[in-house]
Amino acid sequence: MQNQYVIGVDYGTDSVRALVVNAHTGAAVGTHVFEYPRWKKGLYCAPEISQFRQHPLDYLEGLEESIKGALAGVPEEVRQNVKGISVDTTGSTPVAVDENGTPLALLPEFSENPHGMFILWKDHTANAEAEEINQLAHHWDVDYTKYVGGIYSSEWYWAKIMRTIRVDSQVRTRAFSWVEHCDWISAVLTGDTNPLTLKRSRCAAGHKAMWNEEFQGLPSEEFLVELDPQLAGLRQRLFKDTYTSDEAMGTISAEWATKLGIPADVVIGVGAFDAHMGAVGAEIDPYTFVRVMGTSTCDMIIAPNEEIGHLLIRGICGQVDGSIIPGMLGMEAGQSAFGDLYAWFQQVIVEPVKALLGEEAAAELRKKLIPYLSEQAAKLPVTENDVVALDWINGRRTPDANHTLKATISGMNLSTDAVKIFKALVEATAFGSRAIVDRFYQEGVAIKKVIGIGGVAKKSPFVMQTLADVLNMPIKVASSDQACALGAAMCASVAARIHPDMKAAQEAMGSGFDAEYHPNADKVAVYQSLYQKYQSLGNYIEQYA
Ligand SMILES: Nc1ncnc2c1ncn2[C@@H]1O[C@H](COP(=O)(O)OP(=O)(O)O)[C@@H](O)[C@H]1O
Ligand SMILES: O=C(CO)[C@@H](O)[C@@H](O)COP(=O)(O)O
Repeated sequence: MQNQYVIGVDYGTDSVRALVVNAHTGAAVGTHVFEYPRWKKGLYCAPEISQFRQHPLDYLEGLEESIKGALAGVPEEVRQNVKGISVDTTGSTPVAVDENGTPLALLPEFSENPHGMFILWKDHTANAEAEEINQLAHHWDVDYTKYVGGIYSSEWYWAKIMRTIRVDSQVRTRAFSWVEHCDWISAVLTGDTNPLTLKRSRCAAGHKAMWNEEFQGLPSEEFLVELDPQLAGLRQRLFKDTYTSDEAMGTISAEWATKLGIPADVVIGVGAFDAHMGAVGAEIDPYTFVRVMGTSTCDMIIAPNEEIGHLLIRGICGQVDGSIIPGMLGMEAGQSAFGDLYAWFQQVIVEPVKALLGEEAAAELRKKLIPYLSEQAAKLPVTENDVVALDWINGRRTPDANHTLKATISGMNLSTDAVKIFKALVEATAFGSRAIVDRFYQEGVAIKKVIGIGGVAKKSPFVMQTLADVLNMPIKVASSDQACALGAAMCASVAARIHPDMKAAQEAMGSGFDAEYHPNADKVAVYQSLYQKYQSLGNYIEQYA
């Protein structure tokens, strides 16, 4: 049987892509990307208060268009042999739903209300609520933050729920339950979005909702009511069990099978976060550090439970049994802004050009600017007196989440130009990465290999070389342009029982690596000294912020 196909659907921050893959060879036979139209217009967002919302219609239109587009050019034989679909999404990206599991923004009365929409991972409006969760958890009988690095983040589920029900009484009254994007969209494909029965992702629940077997599920009702009395009763309308992404959520609904033109028995896998399925796609194995490098970074490691499970790793985004590969401890860390820091600097330069010279000139500049700055920055020597910056333009995700922190650029004089600033920003993102690697080492998790995937890993040799120099470690880049979607396809192949487990799927479908960056011995020592400056600057800013 060499003619079975699976589809991986990967919802990123700006767009969703679908990838049709031969489940036996990993060969991609069709792909299509769909950009979220409402998001692209900036609707429902308020960056000045860190509010980032996405309308469920962007996701539904994206589901149909991306899969249809990916299947558009494939032979009928492929279409008829699609066996499974799995979906990954960003997260924590939850939404308030009614009794049927319908996001409130799909009901007429909430259609323009950002609080009835998905609250995107990078929305930091719930900083105060995250702090309240931390304060209470650290003084409760059981510290519910212990498996999420000891610090709850405003990027996560409970903080977002608390904030929303506080600021919007209509949403609070109408919200029956709350569902993560990866759970909802997978359930949509099965035609059954009942929030009481849909299979919730272990990955989302464990890393972002403080779910753990030790707690018999989510934090207790008493804890939640103490946090906010308005949370009373919600726990029992959420979930107790969670599922790993090798399992099936169900079978495709007749409506979606017809809409997509695929068989009625296609298996829909349990969903998970993009980075986690990306790590599967990048052929993660124990103690390999897989970095999904795009707008943000998500850093993934797996290790046998019996070797690492007894540790409580401080300051990361959690350690969850089976969140990446079933049976292994999955660990997550990351940076809230990586490519987004470069995108910010690009915007600083392009905006006045747009205002003065018009959109055409701005578009041309936007296309050329980062590649130009990278090319020029790569030619600069690295010295101990270089400009040093902090990468916290969107707060700090890890180590030790703190989304109130801000970025800084230091050490400029009249000779400092755009190229030197850009170099410092790239180095800042690499230093932020180094802080994460150091933390894993300090906490007893040794990293044996580094693999990069995602847009920046594929597009920027300059960033990757700088990272190798700063980490003083070689870094391989996965060949697939779509490692997250490929990982989702691998998960679909296991959920559809084509492969017995993730390892077998990785072996059959993995696409290998196409680049490797080795540290430049002459830069490693200077970077060590600049990294110390980065740390001192960070300590200073953190103290006086
Ligand atoms: N040539 C480049 N060098 C460095 N960064 C780049 C380059 N081109 C794009 N980027 C960055 O890549 C990021 C987007 O990454 P990508 O993986 O495509 O998206 P996402 O994170 O939404 O999945 C943006 O933040 C952008 O600044
Ligand atoms: O935080 C997570 C996963 O835990 C990601 O979904 C989030 O960083 C989004 O990443 P992308 O922007 O899609 O690269």
